[in-house]
Amino acid sequence: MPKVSQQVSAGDSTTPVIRVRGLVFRRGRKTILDGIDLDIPRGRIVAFMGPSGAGKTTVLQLISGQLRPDEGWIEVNGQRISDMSDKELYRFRRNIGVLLQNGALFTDLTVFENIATPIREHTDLPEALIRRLVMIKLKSVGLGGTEELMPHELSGGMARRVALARAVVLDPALMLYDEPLTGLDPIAVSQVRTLMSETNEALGMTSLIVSHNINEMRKLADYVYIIAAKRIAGHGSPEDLSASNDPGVDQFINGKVEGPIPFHYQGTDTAWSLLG
Ligand SMILES: Nc1ncnc2c1ncn2[C@@H]1O[C@H](COP(=O)(O)OP(=O)(O)OP(=O)(O)O)[C@@H](O)[C@H]1O
Repeated sequence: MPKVSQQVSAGDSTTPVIRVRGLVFRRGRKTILDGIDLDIPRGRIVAFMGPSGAGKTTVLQLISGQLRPDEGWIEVNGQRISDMSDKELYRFRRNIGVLLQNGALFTDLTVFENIATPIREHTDLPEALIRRLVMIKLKSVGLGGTEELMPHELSGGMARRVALARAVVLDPALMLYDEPLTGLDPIAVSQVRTLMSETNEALGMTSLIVSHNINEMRKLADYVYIIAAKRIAGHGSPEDLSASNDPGVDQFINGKVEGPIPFHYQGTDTAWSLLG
């Protein structure tokens, strides 16, 4: 595997909050991930990039315990999530915030009720406290005063910010984003990206982001893993990856059609051998 930087390895400075070793995941007879190792230190913003269908979302689903590995193991905060019972997993997931591409707000609930839903689901807090928590989070995403609006009354960028407030309302230790900037206009992209960064810092979270947006990840991510052909094709800081001579990394970072990373997923094995 071409490791791009020895200097800013995601495992250097602190004990990793997420450790993954030898992760293999199959769907039926198709191998989706074939030997993934990760070390992600607490507090970082780490992006997973790579071609469509390469398995980026699958990695997030495995780390959050929605899927179970066929081989290898995953540790989050020293806990082996691959060995947890369903009950333990449910408790574990309370500490994970998730923001998906479409934000997926409940269309028949107000902004307030959308953000309050995870609190009601996971706690027995009194109504007055729920109200306070929701208003604090709504304000933190710059949308104080919108609590009685319905989702259809929000712009795309506002809806994404409400979804972010909902995702972090229980102060998760780990935040997972799947294409959080897709479909937004440039101003909303910038607002949501800034909020993601500020929230990570303010709540002391670790954030994992699946994204195709290389320019935004250069601004946001501390570290990038490129997943291609079922494995990690390269990793490093955005700067190191941009300067890399590795053909697979160069192809992806600079959006070249020709190169060792296959355009068609099915051709992966041959292409991977070219990546070394
Ligand atoms: N529920 C599912 N059932 C069967 N196959 C699936 C399912 N979800 C994903 N896959 C397959 O697993 C592989 C990896 O999918 P995944 O969504 O992780 O890729 P990705 O890198 O996130 O892609 P994209 O960038 O297009 O979102 C793909 O070949 C996909 O077709």
